[in-house]
Amino acid sequence: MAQQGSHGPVVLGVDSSTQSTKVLAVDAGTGAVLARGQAPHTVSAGAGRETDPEVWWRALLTALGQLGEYAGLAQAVAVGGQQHGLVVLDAEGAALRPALLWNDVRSAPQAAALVERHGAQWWAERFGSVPGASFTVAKWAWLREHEPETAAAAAAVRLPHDFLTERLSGAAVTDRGDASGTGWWASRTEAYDEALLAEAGLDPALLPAVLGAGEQAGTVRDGLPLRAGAVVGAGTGDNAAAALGLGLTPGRAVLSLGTSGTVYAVSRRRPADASGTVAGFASADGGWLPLACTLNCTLAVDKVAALLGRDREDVEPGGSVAFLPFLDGERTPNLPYASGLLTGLRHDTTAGQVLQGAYDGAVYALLDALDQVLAVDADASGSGSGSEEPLLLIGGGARGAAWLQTVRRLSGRAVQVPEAQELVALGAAVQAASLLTSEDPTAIAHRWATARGPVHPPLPRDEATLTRLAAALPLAGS
Ligand SMILES: Nc1ncnc2c1ncn2[C@@H]1O[C@H](COP(=O)(O)OP(=O)(O)O)[C@@H](O)[C@H]1O
Ligand SMILES: O=C(CO)[C@@H](O)[C@H](O)COP(=O)(O)O
Repeated sequence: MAQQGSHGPVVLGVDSSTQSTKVLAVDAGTGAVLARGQAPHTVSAGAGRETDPEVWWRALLTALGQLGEYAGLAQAVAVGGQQHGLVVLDAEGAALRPALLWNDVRSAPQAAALVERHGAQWWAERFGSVPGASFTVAKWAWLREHEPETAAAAAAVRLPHDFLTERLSGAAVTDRGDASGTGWWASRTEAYDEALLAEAGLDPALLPAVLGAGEQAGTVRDGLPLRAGAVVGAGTGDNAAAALGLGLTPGRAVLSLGTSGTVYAVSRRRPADASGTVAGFASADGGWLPLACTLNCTLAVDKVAALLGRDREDVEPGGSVAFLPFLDGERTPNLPYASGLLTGLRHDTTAGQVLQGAYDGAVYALLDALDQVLAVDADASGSGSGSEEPLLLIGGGARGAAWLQTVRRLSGRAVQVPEAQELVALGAAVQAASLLTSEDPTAIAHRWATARGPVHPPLPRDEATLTRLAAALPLAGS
């Protein structure tokens, strides 16, 4: 719905994440959001997590349809999308099967085999990350093993955001940010690793070209509800897009609460964590994005609230439970076969305390990884880890009081909640604006004041809860 007139050129930012597509029409001069659209996705339940890429495309068209005149006015557009995943297409660009998503843990055995073959250190030094079940390389191995006919028929292999960028522009391209989540783009050389691809049985000709920061994918093709010829950016992964949208600088960490929980910062130094906790992604502005990700965040807590018959804000303090809500298996820590674990129940435990326990367990591993994420750049600069900077809290969960209080209580840090709600879409809009004006994306984000929002002061860290969770963790994978 349109909100006000524009003063600068209009740009569009798209966030095609796990649960929905969101689109913002933004005034490139001021950063004012002129209109927004949103349409839901469907994700399969049961053993795997899949979405038909046509669902993303239809959701994008629906969301664009909600922008009124701004869809046709926009001079540039870029797409931020859920990371990893595997999209296999035929020669006409139609999906051969539903996309395998980042939170589908069926590819855990293939990931383990890849790590076993080369060793975690080899992966970290060469690719910046030790691949888990989320990484595209593991999903491709799963597909070859379980559906060899589909793998053999693939004429193109894409990531979710590439699929949409190609539908908009006709260009078979990706960007280094999202490419770094495949497991076949070597962060050491900033190129596809031909030897690894040969080993994986994947023809490099099936992959999109990797664009550098500031490169344009192409222009909007004819026949879409957008201005034909408008600039299309390279796009990027959703976390890299949010970093761009916040104008993130080293030493500042972000905690994102969505389907996934993520904690990340930008770094001038290339990450290479052989423990596998920190993924060594590339950022969308030419730097790096050390990041830790969990599979169980807002959806897991909402599920627990539903099971308890409580509103998601109906939490109560106290009690003695430790709850690890690993309903989908878990990625951080790497326990793909785990399920939820609840310990410490007593006669006087209340439902509100159990729900609070689910929040605590969902945030625990992310906060545990925070120092490791910040240390990547601190090592490079020789400066401190930036722990004095308030933690930026974003994603759908950042709108919830219980999430905010949980993060404050378990981190012991000041927490800033940006007023802007759609940082991924805003980041994509920043990329689009930067292509139009040739201005540095960080400068645009700072001019738009995207991180502006209240800073909540630190609370004393709840060490008792952290200790209970640490004690419960070894039981979760057994
Ligand atoms: N007001 C709110 N309070 C707490 N949580 C919320 C609120 N609004 C939305 N959410 C949570 O946000 C989640 C969606 O977040 P989002 O970042 O859009 O997800 P994704 O990017 O993975 O699609 C939902 O699962 C829901 O639990
Ligand atoms: O896999 C990762 C990060 O490595 C996830 O963060 C996905 O990118 C999905 O993001 P959301 O849909 O939860 O925003």
